[in-house]
Amino acid sequence: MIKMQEVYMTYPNGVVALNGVNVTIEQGEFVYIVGQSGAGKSTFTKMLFREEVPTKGSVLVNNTDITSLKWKEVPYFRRNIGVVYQDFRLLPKLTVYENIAFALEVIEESPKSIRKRVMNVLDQVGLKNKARFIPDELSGGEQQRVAIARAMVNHPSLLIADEPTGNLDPETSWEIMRILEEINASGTTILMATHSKEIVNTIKKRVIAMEDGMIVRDEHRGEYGYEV
Ligand SMILES: Nc1ncnc2c1ncn2[C@@H]1O[C@H](COP(=O)(O)OP(=O)(O)OP(=O)(O)O)[C@@H](O)[C@H]1O
Repeated sequence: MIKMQEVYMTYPNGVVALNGVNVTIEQGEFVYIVGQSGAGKSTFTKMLFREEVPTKGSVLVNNTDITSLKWKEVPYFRRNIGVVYQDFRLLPKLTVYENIAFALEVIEESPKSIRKRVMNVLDQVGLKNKARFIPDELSGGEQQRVAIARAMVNHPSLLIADEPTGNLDPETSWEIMRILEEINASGTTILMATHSKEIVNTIKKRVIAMEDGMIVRDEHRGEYGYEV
């Protein structure tokens, strides 16, 4: 469960990116975050995996106020959160397999268990046959599927997707959405910042709309609500 209470975020340059955010998201929800460029969507998501610390307010993730975590506690906390980005952020010199295994090797898993878990998660995103490829040898949609596999390999309770379809053509975007829906169906909370009116209006979910660092709308099975 996620609970933000009176969250404010002012960046060091004086920009107020969050201006009093209050929200509760239950385990297993699928939530779109919408709003114009600069509204605070990315900053909102960054609060949830301690990429940024709010200037004021509390951010509860599974009953822990993560604003007060010590730096050495942050990596352990982040194992329970997967993050995917618009630009995939795979390591270019590593194979698909290595990109995903990397997330496990750093937490000292045995080689046998790493192999099993990596192949399982690659199977889940339909890319078992591309395990030895490097990112450059894959399409954008395939790279995003690898990024999703990497984010999911630790079985996090929350998956944050910051414009996951932003660099993909419409057909590939629907494929990615199908995978995200499957992940959500197995109980993972999904928080997806997006500019895609078509996706939001077609695959109906909870919609949180932000403007000027504030939540201005929060609807179950909501609409995108902005002209694009
Ligand atoms: N690291 C930073 N330092 C200073 N200002 C920042 C930083 N990151 C974001 N901002 C500012 O905070 C505001 C909110 O940015 P944020 O990236 O959260 O918006 P967004 O809704 O995700 O936008 P987009 O849709 O373009 O990704 C913007 O005015 C932005 O310029």
